[in-house]
Amino acid sequence: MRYVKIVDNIANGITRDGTPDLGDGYQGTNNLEQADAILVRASSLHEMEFPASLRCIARSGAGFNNIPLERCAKEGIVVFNAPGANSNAVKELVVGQIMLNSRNTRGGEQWVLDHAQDADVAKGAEKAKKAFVGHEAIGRKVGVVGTGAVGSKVANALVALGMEVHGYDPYISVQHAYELSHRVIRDADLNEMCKGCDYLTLHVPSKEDTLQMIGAEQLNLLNPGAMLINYARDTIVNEADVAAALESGQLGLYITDFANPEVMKMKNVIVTPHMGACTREAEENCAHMAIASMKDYLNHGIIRNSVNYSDCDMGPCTCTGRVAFLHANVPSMISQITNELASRNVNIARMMSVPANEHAYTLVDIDNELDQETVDALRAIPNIYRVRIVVPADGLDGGLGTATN
Ligand SMILES: NC(=O)c1ccc[n+]([C@@H]2O[C@H](COP(=O)([O-])OP(=O)(O)OC[C@H]3O[C@@H](n4cnc5c(N)ncnc54)[C@H](O)[C@@H]3O)[C@@H](O)[C@H]2O)c1
Ligand SMILES: O=C(O)[C@H](O)COP(=O)(O)O
Repeated sequence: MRYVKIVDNIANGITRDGTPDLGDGYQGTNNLEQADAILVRASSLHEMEFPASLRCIARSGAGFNNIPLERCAKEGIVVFNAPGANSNAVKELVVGQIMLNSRNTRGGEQWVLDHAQDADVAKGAEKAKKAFVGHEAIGRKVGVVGTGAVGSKVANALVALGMEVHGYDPYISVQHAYELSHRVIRDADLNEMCKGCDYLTLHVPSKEDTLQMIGAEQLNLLNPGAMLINYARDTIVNEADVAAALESGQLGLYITDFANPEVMKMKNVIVTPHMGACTREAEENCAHMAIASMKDYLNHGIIRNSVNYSDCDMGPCTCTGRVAFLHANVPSMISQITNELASRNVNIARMMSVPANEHAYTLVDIDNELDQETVDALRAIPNIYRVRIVVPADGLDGGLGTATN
């Protein structure tokens, strides 16, 4: 049996308590010390001490700024996310917000609520509607910052609605470049794109180079009264600059999914409670994808959708054994591993080694069974974070397979 510590309500939409079905051979646990994996949604794991038993963390969602990726990598813990699994949910909400708030439907609804008891509300409404004249989005310029899973869908939808859509994403993947409509104008410079935008919508991850990437400089390039939409993360904008731009009228409206005390003090702000991915479909997609990546890794040593190691997929093992090495990306690691195996007459049938910046993952299929002495010798190689005996399946035998290094 493998144990999974489920940290959040992962999928409220599909089960009553938010606990997804983990399938045969897996069981939820409250005891972190025995967990092979953690399944998490938005809770921060930055302060959590991870037990030696922990082999992976699966984030049921796109963003991963709640997980200490580098610390995990060095502790031999692979972190997965669920790329794209909630992107349609965010797209639908963002497009809806842009359209409805170009028409100030909120102000109109509030007027009706305020006059709900008036007998002549119908007549009054005909007069009042003059105060709620909006504008159409068609033909207006929108800048999309980050054209990955969410941003590309938002951009394509806004193109279909007749807007002039620009995208800024210097690191766009080949897949998302293919998915992006040819009618999206790709700008190489963020500030160039911001010039003359009536709308700016943010879809980048929170990381070092995106922290506060939208501030006074960018906001001042937008058309006066523009709308800023943030369904990415609050860290991406300079909130003091956003507040000032709202005060001056340079920004007409800030729509954000991230409530915090600073945002709540702003004028002309609409705040939703981090609900971009809150649809039954998105929760289910994310849970399935996160659980599938977690099980592929625990069962077969396959890495797919990791955010701290690179993909490594040799399919299920068809040899006598499979050993996974999580190690630093420094010279002579592979030769030390292969020499150690060769010196003990272990034949390597297949192997694959993939770097991920300062770390690397090496998967080796072998034709012999390993003895404890060999495993100990492999674990003693400097700069190895963890050696996993994937086949025979680790965590199941409690012997050679135990994950401690
Ligand atoms: N509000 C919500 O509920 C919700 C839901 C999903 C995602 N998100 C947030 O949105 C982010 C994006 O989600 P996604 O699924 O589209 O992720 P993604 O990885 O598919 O897309 C992110 C894109 O940003 C680009 N990018 C990275 N650094 C950049 C930079 N400095 N400048 C410009 N572009 C840059 C990448 O190349 C990539 O194409 C997530 O990381 C998460 O923080 C929020
Ligand atoms: O990064 C994400 O996927 C979104 O912000 C959604 O987060 P959630 O799973 O906590 O709703």
